Amino acid sequence: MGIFDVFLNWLRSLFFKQEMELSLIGLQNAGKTSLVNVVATGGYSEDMIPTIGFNMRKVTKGNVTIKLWDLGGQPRFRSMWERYCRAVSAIVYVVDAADHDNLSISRSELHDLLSKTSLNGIPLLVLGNKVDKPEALSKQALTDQMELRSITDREVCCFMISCKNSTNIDSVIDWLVKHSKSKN
Ligand SMILES: Nc1nc2c(ncn2[C@@H]2O[C@H](COP(=O)(O)OP(=O)(O)OP(=O)(O)O)[C@@H](O)[C@H]2O)c(=O)[nH]1
Ligand SMILES: [Mg+2]
Repeated sequence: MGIFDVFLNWLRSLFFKQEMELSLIGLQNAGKTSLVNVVATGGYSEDMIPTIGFNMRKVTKGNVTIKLWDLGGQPRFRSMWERYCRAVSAIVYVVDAADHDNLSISRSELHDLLSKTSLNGIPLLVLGNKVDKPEALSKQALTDQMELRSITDREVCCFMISCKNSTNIDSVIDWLVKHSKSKN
């Protein structure tokens, strides 16, 4: 390989290979592990085992390698959320948009997490999952109930998705790929 080719490869790697790291947060049963599966393989299952502690998965989309920290949402795991969010390019917060009873807990856990100074400025993607269910909230209602407009110290985006029907998963991947660039 000539020197020019080496230079060209180096240049390519600078522009085309992107890496990002992100954390998936949200209450138990929100659909975080289901989302990882849908993004990674397109597979969906009703039969899910709750995540104990955390799982790490690497997914490649085009030129972007995404390192995903899929955290357990049960109360006993929530104290470690902050630790796994410190070094990430974005926080993805998954909400079960059809679970009206747990919405206020989900809101307070989100706002508690964002109050940590170590997480200042990290972009936030809120996903209202399970829109295939008839009782799921609209985007407007979810935005209101999660008080997303009160978050002004960072970029915030919200999509309504269904892991079950693969609704809006493309928009999620697009958003993630766009935000991988900010890290390099
Ligand atoms: N109807 C419907 N059910 C879903 C959807 N996404 C996930 N589920 C179901 O919700 C349940 C919980 O999904 P998980 O992905 O395990 O939830 P989790 O957020 O990883 O839960 P923890 O690991 O305990 O924090 C499973 O029975 C899934 O099949 C969806 O889009 N629609
Ligand atoms: Mg899980």
